[in-house]
Amino acid sequence: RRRACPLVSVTNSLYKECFSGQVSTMAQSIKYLGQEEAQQIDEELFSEYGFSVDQLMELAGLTCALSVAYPTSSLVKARPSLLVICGPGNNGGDGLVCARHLKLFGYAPTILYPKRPNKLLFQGLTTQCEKMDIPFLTEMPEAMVVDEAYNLVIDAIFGFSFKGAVREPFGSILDVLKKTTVPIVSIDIPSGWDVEQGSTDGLQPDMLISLTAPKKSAKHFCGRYHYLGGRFVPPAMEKKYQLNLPLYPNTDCVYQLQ
Ligand SMILES: NC(=O)C1=CN([C@@H]2O[C@H](COP(=O)(O)OP(=O)(O)OC[C@H]3O[C@@H](n4cnc5c(N)ncnc54)[C@H](O)[C@@H]3O)[C@@H](O)[C@H]2O)[C@@H](O)CC1
Ligand SMILES: [K+]
Repeated sequence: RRRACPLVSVTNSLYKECFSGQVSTMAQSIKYLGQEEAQQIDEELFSEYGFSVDQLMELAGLTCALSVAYPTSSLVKARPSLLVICGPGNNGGDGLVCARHLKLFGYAPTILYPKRPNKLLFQGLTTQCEKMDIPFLTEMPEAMVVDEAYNLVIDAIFGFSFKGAVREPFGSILDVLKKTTVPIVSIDIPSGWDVEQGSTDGLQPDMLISLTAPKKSAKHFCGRYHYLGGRFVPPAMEKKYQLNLPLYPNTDCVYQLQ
């Protein structure tokens, strides 16, 4: 049985106390995006609104780090070790940014990044992590080793562009993850899940961090913590797509949906 995420207990209860009414009313009206709509919004943010990929990736990755970064004293292992697994697209880029911020927050992330795109953006993000002395694994450890070595795993393998049967090496990596018992934190979508339909035999993360707006598959998420991040959506875009995003408290960049 998967253990509960050890990082979030303190802040979670605070959030619940402060915003419980707001969460339940706002959460009902939030739009859950289909795959095409998520990709369309993504494209429009770049083409019409003038954002760059690295800009939004930085904000997305920071959101993810904020979602998991709670007092290190609540970690179950003495060393605040985390395993961040990065995939070949922008979801993987979010993972690299997240790892860098977590290191700055005092955690000890290790990265597995088996398929690296030949693009300056990802090479830069990789260099930044290397220069911060974040170790990179050369292969996926066995499930037992993961459980022994890390407090939790951050799943930044696939996001909203995932389609079809999982190709290697990610099939084997996901098979190992299904056998681990440490909590899994999934960025945007639990990897391997159909973006709209979810999955009955896939990963069961303890925490899901939806970026911009939840995707349809998030309705099937049954872990304990669901956060919304990516507080960068211009109001005109929110209106056009009728996203009905909740009001983030004050200057917070993370909103707890569940
Ligand atoms: N608009 C937004 O909301 C933002 C999205 N960002 C992130 O970008 C993600 C989407 O990024 P991308 O469009 O690059 O796509 P993904 O990161 O979801 O994945 C695309 C990559 O996965 C591979 N792939 C797809 N299906 C596969 C399969 N069955 N087996 C093996 N490999 C497969 C593709 O070849 C491609 O290399 C989002 O989920 C989010 O994490 C953020 O970086 C920035 C802001
Ligand atoms: K993911």
